[in-house]
Amino acid sequence: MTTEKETAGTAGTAAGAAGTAPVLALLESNTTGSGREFCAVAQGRGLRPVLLAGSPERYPYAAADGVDTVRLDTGDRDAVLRACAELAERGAGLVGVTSSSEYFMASAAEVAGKLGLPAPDGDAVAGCRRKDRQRELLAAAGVPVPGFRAVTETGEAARAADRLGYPVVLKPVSGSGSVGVRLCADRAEVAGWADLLLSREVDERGAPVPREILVESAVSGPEFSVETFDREVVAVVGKRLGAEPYFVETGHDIPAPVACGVQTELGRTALRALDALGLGWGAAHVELRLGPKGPVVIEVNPRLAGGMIPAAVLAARGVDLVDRVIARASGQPAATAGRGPGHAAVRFVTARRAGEVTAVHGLAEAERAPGVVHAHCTAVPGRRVEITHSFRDRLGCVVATGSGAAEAGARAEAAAGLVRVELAGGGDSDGAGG
Ligand SMILES: Nc1ncnc2c1ncn2[C@@H]1O[C@H](COP(=O)(O)OP(=O)(O)OP(=O)(O)O)[C@@H](O)[C@H]1O
Repeated sequence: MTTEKETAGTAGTAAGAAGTAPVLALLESNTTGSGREFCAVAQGRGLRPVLLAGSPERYPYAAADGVDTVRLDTGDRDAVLRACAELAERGAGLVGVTSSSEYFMASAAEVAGKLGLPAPDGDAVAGCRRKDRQRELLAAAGVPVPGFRAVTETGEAARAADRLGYPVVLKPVSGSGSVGVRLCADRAEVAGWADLLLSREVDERGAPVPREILVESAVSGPEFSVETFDREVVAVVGKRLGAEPYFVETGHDIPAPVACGVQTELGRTALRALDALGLGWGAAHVELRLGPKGPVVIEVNPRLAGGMIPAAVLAARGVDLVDRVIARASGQPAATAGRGPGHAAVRFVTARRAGEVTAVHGLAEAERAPGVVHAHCTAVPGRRVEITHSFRDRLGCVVATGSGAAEAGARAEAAAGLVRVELAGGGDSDGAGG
C-alpha cells in the first residue's frame, strides 16, 4: 500500500477503536456537502469509516470527527485496490467501498466489485462521466436530450453552435458543480468561452481535463431534479438558479411546486434515463428541464444529490438518503422511513463579489428562525471568496420545512437573509439566495 500516513480515529467513538469495527472505505470526499455526513452515518451504524485521500488535509472534518485517513494516490486504481485489500485483511475487515465525490464513484464501484463487496455496475457508472457518451446512450434509447456536439477547437465550437441554433450552452465534457457551464447568445460569446474552456489544463481539483468541450442547444423551461434510490423515485425537486448566463443553483424546493401529473412525467423520464444507462443500484440524481415538448434530461449523476438535497428530503419526507447509501454500500439493511411535514426548501447564501471574509453575522439567528432544521456557513474570517459562477459561490445554506411549498420557501429565504458574510472593503453576501 502506498500509504504515507494513517491517523488513528478517536478511541471510544461510535465506530469503536481501530480494528474493532468493520471498515467502510470512502474514496475521497467533498469539502462541502455530504462527505462528512457519510462518515457520521457510518459511525452511527457501528462501522469505522476510513477516508482514502490524495491530500487528507483537504478534509478538516476527518480530524475533527476522529475519522481515520489513508494518504494515497486516489487516481491510481491499483493503489486504491491494494489499500482496500489491506483494510479487508485487518481487524474486523472491510464491508464496503464507496464515495461521496462525483469524480470517484466509478473507481469506488470498480474496487468494491473486485473485492466482492456491494457495488453498482462500474462500467455503467464510468460511462456517465463523459457527458457526450451519456447523451449518446440516452438519445439511442429515445430519452429526450438537448442537441449536442463534442468539439476540440474553437472554430468547430462556433460551427456547431451555428448548426444547433442560438442560444447554446458550452460546458466541459466531464465537469461537475456547473464549473465552466455558460449560456452563449451568439458566435462571439461561443468563441470567447470555447477559448477559455479549451485552454484549461486542469479542473477545479487540479486533475487533468480532456481538451474537449460540449456545445449544446439551450433547453428553455424550469429545471428539476429527480432523486431516485434503486428504481424508486424518492423526490422530484424544483431548482432555483442564479442569473444567466451562468447556472449557479441558489435553492431547491421539495417536492417541486408543480402538479402531480408533471412530477409523474419527470419521474418516468428519469427512470427511463437510468434504464438507458444501465443504472438503478442505490442513489441517482437526474437533472431535467421541462421544455416546450416535455421533460429533457440535462444530466444523470449515478450518485446521491449534493446541495443539501438529502437533508431537505429527510426534513420533508423522513427518508434518510444518506443512511440508505451507507447501508447499501456496506450490505446492511436500511432504516425504515419516518415522517415529515411534507415540504422543505433549501436557500443558499451566495457571494456577490470577491474579497476576504472579515466576519459572519446572523448564523445563530438563522438557526433559531421558524421552521429551520439546518443552517451552515462555509465562509470563515480570513478565507478569500472568489466569484466562479459555480457551486463555489455558495457561502452558506439554510434548510427549512413548512406545511406547503410557499411556507417552506419563505421561511428558508427569510432565514438565509439573516446570514451576512462581510468582506473586506464593505459589501457582503446575498442571503436571499440569488
Ligand atoms: N443544454 C442545456 N440547456 C439548458 N440549461 C442547461 C443545459 N446544460 C446545462 N444547463 C444548466 O446548467 C446546469 C449545469 O449543467 P450540467 O449539469 O451539465 O453541469 P455540471 O457541471 O455537471 O453541474 P452539476 O454538477 O451541478 O450537475 C444545469 O443544471 C442546467 O441548469
